[in-house]
Amino acid sequence: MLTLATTTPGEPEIFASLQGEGASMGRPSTFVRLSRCNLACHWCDTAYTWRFTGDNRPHDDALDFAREDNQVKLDEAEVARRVAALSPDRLVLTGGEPLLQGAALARMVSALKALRPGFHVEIETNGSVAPHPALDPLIDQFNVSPKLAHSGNPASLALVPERLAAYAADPRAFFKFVIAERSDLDEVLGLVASYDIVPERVFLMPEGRDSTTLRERSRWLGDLCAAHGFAFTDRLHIHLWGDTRGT
Ligand SMILES: C[S@@+](CC[C@H](N)C(=O)[O-])C[C@H]1O[C@@H](n2cnc3c(N)ncnc32)[C@H](O)[C@@H]1O
Ligand SMILES: Nc1nc2[nH]cc(C(=O)O)c2c(=O)[nH]1
Ligand code: SF4
Ligand SMILES: [Mg+2]
Repeated sequence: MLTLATTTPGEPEIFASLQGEGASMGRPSTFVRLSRCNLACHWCDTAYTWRFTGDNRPHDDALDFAREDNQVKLDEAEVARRVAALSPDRLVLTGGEPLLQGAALARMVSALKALRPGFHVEIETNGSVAPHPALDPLIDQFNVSPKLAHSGNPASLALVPERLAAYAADPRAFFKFVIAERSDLDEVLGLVASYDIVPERVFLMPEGRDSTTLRERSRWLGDLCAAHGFAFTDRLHIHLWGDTRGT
């Protein structure tokens, strides 16, 4: 059984869209959003997957449901059927932290690949949780987003050395750092050096949940990317559809 986030009460957050971030930005993809997280980022845009008190989304009060309504359990085979029924041939597993449900995800992805062979599967992860051994070989791309100090998480929870080292050595992994201020770059440079991360696999992404903030931060972030040989990624879905569930 998988526990998914919801778009409206009882409706699992499974939707077709465009990948809005990172190396696959712009590609038609189906998203499956899992419930729960092991971290608690101050600026998390999907806190409804893990913070059930409804106190941190002033612009989205109407969607801050009671705890039971913010998650729904679905059988792995049913999730696979729903994904296979949508047109994209790419899947993005996200959350919350999807790797917390690794064993069930492995069953779901196996069922999906049996229904539609050749599906490309990406996973959005905060990089602090090891992929379940049955899931790992089924994943084509890891979008790893280690959390810097401004996320508000203790570094001891957010930055797990053996995990970061494993991703740094895995050619399937891209790193995507959320940047709010210019000085955040120092932490990125420290991690890239400590773990020997290939700069071409590093994306810097502005923190922001609205187009105005993203555009403003993109101006200086683009310059930093160019200066340091990192890739820049925007948040395409925010520009196209705003900070809305199911997009
Ligand atoms: C909601 S997270 C889910 C996957 C996983 N928990 C993680 O953090 O990577 C998906 C992506 O959105 C990013 N994100 C969340 N809130 C954001 C914000 N306010 N601004 C920019 N990126 C944000 C995360 O860093 C991550 O790259
Ligand atoms: N369109 C779109 N692209 C995304 N890329 C990563 C997302 C996420 O929330 O993990 C996301 C999302 O929520 N929507
Ligand atoms: S790790 Fe991801 S889902 Fe969890 S709080 Fe941070 S951004 Fe949100
Ligand atoms: Mg998102």
